[in-house]
Amino acid sequence: MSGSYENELAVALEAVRAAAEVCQSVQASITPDVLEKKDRSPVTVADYASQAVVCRALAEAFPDDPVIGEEDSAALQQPDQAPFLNRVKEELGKVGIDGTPEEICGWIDRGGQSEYSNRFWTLDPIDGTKGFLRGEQYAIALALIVDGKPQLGVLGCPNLPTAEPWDGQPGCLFSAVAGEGAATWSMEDSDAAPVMVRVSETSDPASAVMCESVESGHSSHGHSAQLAEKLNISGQPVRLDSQAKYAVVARGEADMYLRLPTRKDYNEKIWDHAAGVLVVLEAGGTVTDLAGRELDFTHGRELRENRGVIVTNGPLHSAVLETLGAIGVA
Ligand SMILES: Nc1ncnc2c1ncn2[C@@H]1O[C@H](COP(=O)(O)OS(=O)(=O)O)[C@@H](OP(=O)(O)O)[C@H]1O
Ligand SMILES: [Mg+2]
Repeated sequence: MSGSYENELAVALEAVRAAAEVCQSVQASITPDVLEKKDRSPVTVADYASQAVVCRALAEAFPDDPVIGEEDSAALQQPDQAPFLNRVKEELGKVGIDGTPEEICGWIDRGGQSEYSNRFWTLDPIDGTKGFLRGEQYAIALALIVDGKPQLGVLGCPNLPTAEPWDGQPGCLFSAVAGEGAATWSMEDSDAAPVMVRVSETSDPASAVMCESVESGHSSHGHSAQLAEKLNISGQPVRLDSQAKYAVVARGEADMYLRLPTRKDYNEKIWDHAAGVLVVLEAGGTVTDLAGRELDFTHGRELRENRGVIVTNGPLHSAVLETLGAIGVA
């Protein structure tokens, strides 16, 4: 594939693939026992290792680019956390990355940028933590933002079933470069050619497929049910974790993804959206906040000038915004 950001795309895809491998290895070690005890350590090992993998690759290829990532190594550096850091080291070793504890913390902290700059990456090393723990959907999300706009986005979705033409193991990636469309890649077969993706053409709201968070604390299920009733949507919402929701809208399996605020004091984080937004936009869809404004990635770690996120195939967008207004959500 040739085009702008060709090198960035190749580096991002390879880094996300390697991070996905680490996450899959850790996820395989999560036992029901761990879940019952509500032990967060498996997810945390994977979060740190995934961030280390991606930030290390970015540091090598683009040493001047800052990274706004979700994690930092402060907790890992506590003296009593040495065994834990060692687990991160072990997981990295499984994908051929050897580092001292200092090096590993250094890679993780490459993601410690918080201020806005003209060119930076943003990374969610495991988006959909709860889905990861349940053995369901999660994503590794990486985006490059230039002059406030996502220019490149990669989503790794290790548990998302592939659509045609691959029908092997679940697991696919999505990529988008501004102005060049969006594509999906097989996770299992890194030599397989990418396939362009496109949003649906659904224009009748009544037949729309809606998707939303599994967690009712992340998006109001009550408000989406009210919207569905007003629009005569009879199908049940598809609930899945992480930016896999952006991916299913981008490939036309769902027609909308709604993120309706549950609290006044929560600002969305840029790493939860930047990559997914570009994948949907480049697949022909529309993304705004509840007021119909574009998402504003110029305020550091948070989308503090936006409220809610509304993602549609395009034709349905105005009906969704108007109806949310009519029921007092927008
Ligand atoms: N109150 C509130 N409102 C909105 N969003 C919130 C809230 N609290 C957390 N988060 C962020 O939601 C991210 C996970 O999003 P999802 O809803 O797609 O996944 S999940 O179904 O909850 O697993 C999750 O990302 P991860 O921490 O990477 O999983 C959080 O950044
Ligand atoms: Mg997240």
